Amino acid sequence: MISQTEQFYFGSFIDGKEVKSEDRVLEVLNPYNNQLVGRISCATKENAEQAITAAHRVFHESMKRMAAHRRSDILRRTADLLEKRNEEFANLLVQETGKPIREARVEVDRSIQILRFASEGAKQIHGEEIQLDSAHGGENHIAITRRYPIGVVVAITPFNLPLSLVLHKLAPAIAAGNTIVLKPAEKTPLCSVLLYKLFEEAGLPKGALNIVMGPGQDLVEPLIKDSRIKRVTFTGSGPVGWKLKELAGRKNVTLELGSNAPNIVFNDADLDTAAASLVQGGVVTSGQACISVQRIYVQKHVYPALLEKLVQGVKELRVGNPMDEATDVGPMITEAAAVRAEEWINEAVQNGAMIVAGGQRHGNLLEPTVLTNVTREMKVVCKEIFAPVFSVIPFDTEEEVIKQANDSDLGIHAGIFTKDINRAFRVAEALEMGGVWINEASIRRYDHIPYGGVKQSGIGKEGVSYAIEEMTETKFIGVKLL
Ligand SMILES: NC(=O)c1ccc[n+]([C@@H]2O[C@H](COP(=O)([O-])OP(=O)(O)OC[C@H]3O[C@@H](n4cnc5c(N)ncnc54)[C@H](O)[C@@H]3O)[C@@H](O)[C@H]2O)c1
Ligand SMILES: O=C[C@H](O)CS(=O)(=O)O
Repeated sequence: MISQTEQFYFGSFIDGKEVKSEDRVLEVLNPYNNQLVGRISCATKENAEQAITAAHRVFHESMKRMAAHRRSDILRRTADLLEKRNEEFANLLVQETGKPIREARVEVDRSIQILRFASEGAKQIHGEEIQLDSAHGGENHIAITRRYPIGVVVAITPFNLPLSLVLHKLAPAIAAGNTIVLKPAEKTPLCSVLLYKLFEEAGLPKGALNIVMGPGQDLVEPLIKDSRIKRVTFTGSGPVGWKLKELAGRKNVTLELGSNAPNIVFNDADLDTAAASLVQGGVVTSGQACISVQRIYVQKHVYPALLEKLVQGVKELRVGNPMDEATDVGPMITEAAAVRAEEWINEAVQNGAMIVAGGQRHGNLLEPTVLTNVTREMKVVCKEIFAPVFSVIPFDTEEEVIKQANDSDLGIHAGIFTKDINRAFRVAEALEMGGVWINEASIRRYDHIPYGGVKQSGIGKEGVSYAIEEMTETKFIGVKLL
């Protein structure tokens, strides 16, 4: 049990050994009070290459032949260990990210579920029988497909959910029988190390999981270009993700990027349900989630009533110390991130937007903010704000709101609030999104659903079984009966 935050000083983990040097050490600060949570020693390019070498060797020596029941056991044991130490992980999540403790517990619980889904998934990797006599001349042949692990997976992850989003990559990779080099976010890298230790205790072979620490830009060349890497799976911002895809050449790439989620409230919606769901959906992780509620389109008849409920809901939120059980909204990750969001709000106001709730910043803490009178060109609408900021926009018709919601080059999740199931399905089909919720806000995600963006928001799907599929490859095996 780790109780003293000062003892967190971690290096990289390569081939089962911790590698540290004093050449470049970064501090991990608590975003709420700027206190030191821990330090990391940054990996060199050579370390990254060593990590790939280890992952490549261990894949060929053991992982690719490890039986499904063993991979499944390792994942289940890791889930059990995490469950036993859930509060310790939740506390560290609060310290690294600034998210409220209740939210941190949810992230730990989701992480346990991800491991359990992967443990089950490891036993469900299968191909199919192909009916060869569907083709002329295929009589007297039998064919099957089988799925095989791909090899070394490089995973690069963001700061906002440093446990569950890391596990969305590690757990499916291990379930499939692959080996991994993980580069966690340098602002929130500590949970990854505690997790590494759980995998080790659960029996994962040394070198099957390697961690390289430090800013991604310093390690990008060895982590992306090496021909031994079979998939790069990245979660983070759009510009970085698309640049990595260019560098990755012919390698398979999964990109889970950002968005500016639209949520649509029709006249017949249950307004209390909608308002509660939207408020919560815009402030989780201080709005620093890729599917945070950002654009709220409200049909004109209910616009005043819904706006009032939103403002009321936002004003009731408790903003402050994330370790306080009553806190709903903690700080943003850095003061610079909060200042950037504040600048976007100010720019919108200068161009005619109105602040109807919040709007003030206190260091890293940005009050949840509701804006009206916004236009489509304002950054708060057309770009990913990644902060607890809502833009509320009136609309007349279904046709008009579909156009407005699709007027973006981003699209992961959307929410629709209506009691008319026919309309709900019509709109869900018309929205250019990776996923659509009906009577839930865009923020909702369960960890086994197919999850990923369209347009500039990404490529590929996560959600445990979908990620397992992307981390295996199909081989055809045919037989001519003699
Ligand atoms: N779609 C999703 O599932 C999802 C989930 C969480 C976050 N996100 C997105 O992530 C972004 C916020 O996270 P962030 O600030 O940590 O993102 P980021 O892109 O700055 O960093 C993500 C990771 O990439 C690394 N990195 C940064 N620059 C790099 C470079 N030039 N080359 C290689 N690696 C580099 C970082 O070290 C970090 O590990 C938001 O846009 C958010 O929407 C998306
Ligand atoms: O930041 C985006 C995340 O993918 C949201 S979630 O926590 O995984 O639902």
